[in-house]
Amino acid sequence: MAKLAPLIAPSILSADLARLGEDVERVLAAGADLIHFDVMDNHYVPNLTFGPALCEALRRYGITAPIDVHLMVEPVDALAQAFARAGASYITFHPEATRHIDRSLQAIRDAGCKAGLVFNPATPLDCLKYVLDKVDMVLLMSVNPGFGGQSFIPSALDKLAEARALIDASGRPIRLEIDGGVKIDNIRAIAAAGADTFVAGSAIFGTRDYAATIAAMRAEIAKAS
Ligand SMILES: O=C(CO)[C@@H](O)[C@H](O)COP(=O)(O)O
Ligand SMILES: [Fe+2]
Repeated sequence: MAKLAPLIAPSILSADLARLGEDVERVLAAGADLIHFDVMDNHYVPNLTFGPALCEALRRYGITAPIDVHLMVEPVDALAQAFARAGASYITFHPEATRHIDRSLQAIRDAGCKAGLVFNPATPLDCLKYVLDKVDMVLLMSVNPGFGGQSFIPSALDKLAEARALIDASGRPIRLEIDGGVKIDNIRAIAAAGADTFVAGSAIFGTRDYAATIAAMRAEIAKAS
């Protein structure tokens, strides 16, 4: 199966939270493809962010782009269902945060969303091979989860190649997303290692000209192929 078209997913963790609707509209107008929505519970990770009410508010505000909900919560299932009702498009969770990985994935898909698993930098991909028929996205963390603005952990490049091989062997259109420390100056190597979906928080929202930053990222990604 041919590699999927690259998608840029700005993380709203670094957006102007007091003007979130406007900032999300701006970044979409600047060329972003999906909105990465980081959900932290101060339990699975040592930080606290957004719940389903904010996702629903973005939909009510008029955001129609796909919303990519990254759950950093434990347990997973009830919140996943609440985000499905709130208008999420993708819902990904960390496998160690649920007792029944297969059941949690299936429940997200039954609720009409695309489902995915997220792997921390030092978490092996072991369980992935058993659920390749039930995932629409594999998200590799290239920082330890909990905060924006951290540096990319280089070992994520080898892990991307490992995940890419598993996905290609599955023959299914599974997205391979990378999250953490993605910048203009490393995105080419990240794309070459196999990623097709690129989360970037501080690298986009920390710049004045979102369109120029996203265009520069796309140009670097194109050089990788
Ligand atoms: O999930 C997380 C952090 O836990 C990420 O989505 C960050 O929000 C990415 O931020 P940058 O590293 O791109 O600034
Ligand atoms: Fe994230």
